[in-house]
Amino acid sequence: MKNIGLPQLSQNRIARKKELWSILASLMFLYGIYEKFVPYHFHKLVRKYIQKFIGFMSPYMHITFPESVSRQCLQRSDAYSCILTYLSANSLENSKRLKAEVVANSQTPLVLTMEDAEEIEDKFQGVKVWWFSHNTPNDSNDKIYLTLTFHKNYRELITTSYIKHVLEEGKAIKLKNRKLKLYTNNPSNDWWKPRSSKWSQTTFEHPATFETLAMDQEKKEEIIDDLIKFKSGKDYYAKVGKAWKRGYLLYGPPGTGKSTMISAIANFMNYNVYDLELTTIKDNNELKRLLIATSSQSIIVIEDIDCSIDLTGQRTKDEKEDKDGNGKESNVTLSGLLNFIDGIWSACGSERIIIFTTNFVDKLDPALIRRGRMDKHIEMSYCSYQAFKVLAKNYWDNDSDHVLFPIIQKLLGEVNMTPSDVAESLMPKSNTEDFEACLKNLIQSLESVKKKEEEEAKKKEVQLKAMKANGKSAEEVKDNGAIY
Ligand SMILES: Nc1ncnc2c1ncn2[C@@H]1O[C@H](COP(=O)(O)OP(=O)(O)OP(=O)(O)O)[C@@H](O)[C@H]1O
Ligand SMILES: [Mg+2]
Repeated sequence: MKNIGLPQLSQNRIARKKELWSILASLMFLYGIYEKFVPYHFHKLVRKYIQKFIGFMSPYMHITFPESVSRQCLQRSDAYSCILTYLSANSLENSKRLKAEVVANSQTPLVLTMEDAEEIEDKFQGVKVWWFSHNTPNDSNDKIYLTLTFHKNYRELITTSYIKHVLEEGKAIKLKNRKLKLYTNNPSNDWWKPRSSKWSQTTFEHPATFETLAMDQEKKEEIIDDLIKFKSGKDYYAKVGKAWKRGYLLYGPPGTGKSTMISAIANFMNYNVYDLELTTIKDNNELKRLLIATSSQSIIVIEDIDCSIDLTGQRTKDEKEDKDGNGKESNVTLSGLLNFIDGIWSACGSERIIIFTTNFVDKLDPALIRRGRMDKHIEMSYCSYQAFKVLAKNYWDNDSDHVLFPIIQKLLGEVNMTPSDVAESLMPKSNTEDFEACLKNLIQSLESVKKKEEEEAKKKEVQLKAMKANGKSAEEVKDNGAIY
């Protein structure tokens, strides 16, 4: 049997190809005429209607995210960088063309992101979406955009849930990767100098964590729970109509770990720290400006609050100038500070923790530390046996009990020693000193403190007895005893 099918088929194909080429040639000819004879301003209009037509016919929708916030502003938009971070972390496996970016203040300085004109596929609750990075050459600003494409049927899911998910996850990744910063306020005279700002910054690299913080486990867990609740409390704070911030008052003798606790909180929350030196601030207005210049997700710290401000809030400026002689003292008032905490000025930025530290909690004005302003009062006290065990783990990696531990436990119950002093004894002073030698050092210093305290108590008793014998009243004896 003769096979005439194949040659016939290829002849048909050639004929169709010829047809196609002639259509293409005609189209190009027409396009040439269109380009030459149709005025340029009509081109834009035609393009717009073609796009409209395609949009009408296509089952897909597009949402565009520009890279920069506005035409004038070169700063990258938050949404754009959150999306890019999200895509870099989640959907780059299938991408063949990547762009390397050096990101300042990130723990991973070299970040791989999607290259221009690259498409990335992502999936959300089983729905496929596509991200496309491109710039628009027709735009005079040559702006870069990210376009999200998805099927019209999933409009609700994508515009409400997916975009929120991408932005939140991108933000969380950025936060996790960022290097923390420590800010200190500049004197206001320097604020207006060129390239100067209200806050100086440096990288915050304190290694303290809650794990290494020596304090009772129960108390530690209570603080951690409080912080976790605060961090996830955005909706709750909005619901009850409160600014999203929390105040902590850390009080206790020197060397009990107040500053260490601040570092542990910063590392735990991944928040920047603003160390506010009140004595360099001239007045409430400056305080307000400094606060406005702080960013969200940060801790604002005022150390030794009792030494930083006139807490009576009663003295007038003149009285103060007379007393200080030069009138250069800070005029930040108690009410200024109260406004600062209450959030009148801080309403523009949320998610902040305010921490005050003091050695003398009794000296503070009750208005300053009432609940609602300083929501949580945390006492940092002398070293307990539990706290000692944390320090033993920090300094010697020691998890197990030691024969000398019961002696130390007993002495710590009798003597007040700060974690800072205990830590000093536990630190080896030479290469030959081992754990046991350090424990013996600690016992020795605990015993010598105990001896000193006993001697002082005895001395006091003798003096009181002598006063009583000299006919002093019980009140006078008590008063004199208190001097000691
Ligand atoms: N609770 C603690 N846990 C771990 N280390 C501590 C603790 N308390 C003190 N230290 C150690 O002692 C040093 C001094 O502690 P820190 O500066 O935190 O004390 P402070 O309470 O802020 O003192 P001050 O009231 O004088 O400012 C720290 O560098 C740390 O090594
Ligand atoms: Mg301190």
